[in-house]
Amino acid sequence: MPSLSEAYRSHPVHVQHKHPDLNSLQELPESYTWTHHGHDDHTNSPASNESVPVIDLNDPNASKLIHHACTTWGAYQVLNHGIPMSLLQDIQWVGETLFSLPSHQKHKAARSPDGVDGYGLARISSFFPKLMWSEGFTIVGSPLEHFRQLWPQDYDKYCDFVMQYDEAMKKLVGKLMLLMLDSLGITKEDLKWAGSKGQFEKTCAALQLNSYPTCPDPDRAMGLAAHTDSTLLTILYQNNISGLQVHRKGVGWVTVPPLSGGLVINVGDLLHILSNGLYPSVLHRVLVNRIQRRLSVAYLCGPPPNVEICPHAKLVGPNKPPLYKAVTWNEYLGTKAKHFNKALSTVRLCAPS
Ligand SMILES: C=C1C[C@]23C[C@@]1(O)CC[C@H]2[C@@]12CCC[C@@](C)(C(=O)O1)[C@H]2[C@@H]3C(=O)O
Ligand SMILES: O=C(O)CCC(=O)C(=O)O
Ligand SMILES: [Fe+2]
Repeated sequence: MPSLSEAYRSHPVHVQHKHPDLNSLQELPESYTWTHHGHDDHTNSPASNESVPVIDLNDPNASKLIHHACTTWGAYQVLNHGIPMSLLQDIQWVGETLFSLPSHQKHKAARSPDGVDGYGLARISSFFPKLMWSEGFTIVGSPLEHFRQLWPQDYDKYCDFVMQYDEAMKKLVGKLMLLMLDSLGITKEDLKWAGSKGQFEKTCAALQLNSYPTCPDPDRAMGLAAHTDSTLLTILYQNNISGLQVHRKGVGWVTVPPLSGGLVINVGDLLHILSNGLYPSVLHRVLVNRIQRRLSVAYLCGPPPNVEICPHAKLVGPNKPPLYKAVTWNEYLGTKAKHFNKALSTVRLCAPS
C-alpha cells in the first residue's frame, strides 16, 4: 500500500523506542505518571445510564439506528456482523503471542520513525509529556518481513491469520460503508470510489494490534491517550476486558463494555469531513487495570490512495456551506502527524459558529 507507507516520510514521528518492559515493572515510573485523571467518567451526570448503542446489522432499521448513533455518539457496537467468532479468537491469539515475546525479540520488528508498520509505542506518544501504558504493532499490507523476524520458524501461520482477518474485515467495511452512507442519504452511485461492484473493495486499511499490560497503579496511568482516528471508520475488536472509553459532549467519558462477539465502530476524521461535520469523529481513550492484560485489534479503514475526501455534494447547499477542504488520507495522516488533535481544524474552511 504505497500511499500509507509514504505518509510519515515527510513527517517522521519520533517516539522513544527503547522503553522498559511494562510486564516486569512493580511500580509506576514517574515517566508514566499522568496527572490524576480521576476516572472522570460520566457516573455523576444525569445521563449516566446512557451507553454507546448496540446495533444488530440484520435489523431492518439498522440505517436509522446508525444515523442516531453517529450523530449522538460517533460510535456504536455491532452484532450479527458476519465475522466468525473463531476468526476473532485467532487474531486475538496472534496479538497475545506477539506481545508475550521477550522484549528484545519484539524490538527486532520495531517501527522506524518515518515508517508506518511494526512494533512500538503509540505514535501519538510524541504529543504527550508522559508515556502510555501500552504497546502496539501496526500492519499495512503484508506483515511477512516483520513476522519472519518475530517467528523465524512458523511466521506463515501468523501471516495466514492476519490475511484472513483482513479479508473478512474488508467485506464488513463494504457493508458498513453502504449502511453509513445510506444513513446520510448517499448511495454507492454517488461516490466514484465505491468501486465497480459498489462494495468499497479499493479502500485502504491499517491493522493495529494493541496490548495494555496489567498496571501496578492504574488510576495514575493512561493506556492510550484521548484521540480521534484519522479514518473513515475503525472496526475495533476488544477482548473481554474493559478499558475503552468514548467522550460524549455534555456527558463525559463513557466506558464501552466489551460484548461477546461484538465489534465497536468508530467514526473517524475522514467521515467527519465527508459528512460535512454531521457525523463527528469520536474522541476516545483507553484506561488500564491491575488484574488482566487487555488486548484490542483495530482495523483502521480509509479511502483508496489518491482519492480526495471532501464534504459530499448532497450534504452541502446554500445554507450549508462545505466546512472542510478536500484531502487524501495520505495528506491527512501527514497533517495529523504534525498537528495531532488539531488536524481537523487545520483543514476547516470556516470557523465553527
Ligand atoms: C493508518 C493509520 C491510522 C493511525 C496511524 C496509522 O498510520 C497506523 C496506526 C493508526 C493509529 C492506531 C492507534 C491510534 C492512532 C491515533 C495512532 O497513533 O496510530 C491511529 C492513527 C490514526 O488514526 O491517526
Ligand atoms: O484499545 C482500544 O480499545 C482502542 C484502540 C484505539 O483507539 C486505536 O487503535 O486507534
Ligand atoms: Fe483509536
